[in-house]
Amino acid sequence: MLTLDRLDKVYRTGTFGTSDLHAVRQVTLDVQRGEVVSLIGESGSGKSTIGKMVLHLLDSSGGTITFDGRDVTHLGFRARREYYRKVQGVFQDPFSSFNPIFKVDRTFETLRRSYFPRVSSSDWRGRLEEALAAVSLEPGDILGKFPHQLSGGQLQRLLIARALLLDIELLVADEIISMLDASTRIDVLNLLVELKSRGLGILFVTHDLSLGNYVSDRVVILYKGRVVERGVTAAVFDDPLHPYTRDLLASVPHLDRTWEDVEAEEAERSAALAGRCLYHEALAAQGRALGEEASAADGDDVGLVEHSPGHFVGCFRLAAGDPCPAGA
Ligand SMILES: Nc1ncnc2c1ncn2[C@@H]1O[C@H](COP(=O)(O)OP(=O)(O)OP(=O)(O)O)[C@@H](O)[C@H]1O
Repeated sequence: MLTLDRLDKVYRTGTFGTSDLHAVRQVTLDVQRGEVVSLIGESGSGKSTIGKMVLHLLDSSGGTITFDGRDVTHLGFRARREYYRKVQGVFQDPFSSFNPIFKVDRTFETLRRSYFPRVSSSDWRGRLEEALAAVSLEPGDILGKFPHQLSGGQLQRLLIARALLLDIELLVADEIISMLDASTRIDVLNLLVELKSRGLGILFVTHDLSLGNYVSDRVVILYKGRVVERGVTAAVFDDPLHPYTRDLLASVPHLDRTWEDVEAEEAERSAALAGRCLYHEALAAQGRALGEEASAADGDDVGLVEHSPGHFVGCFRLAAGDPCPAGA
């Protein structure tokens, strides 16, 4: 459904826009119907930039975005409007998505005027109630209220309901859980799982590995704008190949283990891998040398190699922008 092929983003920075910041490098990934794909990485790894390019809130600097088989990398005003019928985003801070001086109903009215001007009031009311029910909200509890009279979780659900009214196929959910309290978090996560089971594709942007593990079918690990590992969630979480993925996983607190236990386990794992490069081993196993890694022609990510079926890994040094001595 959604395919990003070697997507790039360079920001112009500096006082006079004289420097370049290469925020996203050659990112290739796809999201299918009824699937949650998590984009995971630390702050500044380029996750939101990717989400914004998919939502056309930012122009890409290179590569292509394909949706339902159509190249949507560059869209004019009309085409963009149509695109938004199918693709919508929900962001971290639900409060900033509402104008505090208007009741939340206005969000839905604006949507109706823009996209459904011919739908009668009673029909619209029916559709609205259906969308609210889909996100487990009671119209009576929500409509007629100002944003400050509702909780963050309720506002986040409202934004998802708004997206559902458009009958979307893809939702970009950018850190939508991070500002919610623990009990609301799980409700919103379960809502995403429910929407997925109805066929919605979700690109779930998060820095939180446990959230990614909970909701996603596949994960994409980003480091400094590059994909360093991707695959089916269980494969990546049970057998992380890239040192960065391993560091990320080791940094998650475990209820049943102390930090010392985790550290000892990781030290053992690192010792077993010392002097080895899984990336180059996987390349060699395929009879390929550095420089012959996955290419677009293989349908794989540039710079990644398939270590086991569906589980891709990149070179750590390459991701950091350094030459890899193992390949020299
Ligand atoms: N408008 C912008 N102009 C210049 N640089 C930007 C802009 N937006 C983001 N960046 C830079 O691009 C890089 C990637 O930022 P991005 O927000 O995509 O990362 P992120 O992984 O989503 O981080 P976070 O989780 O903190 O939101 C960062 O170095 C950031 O400083």
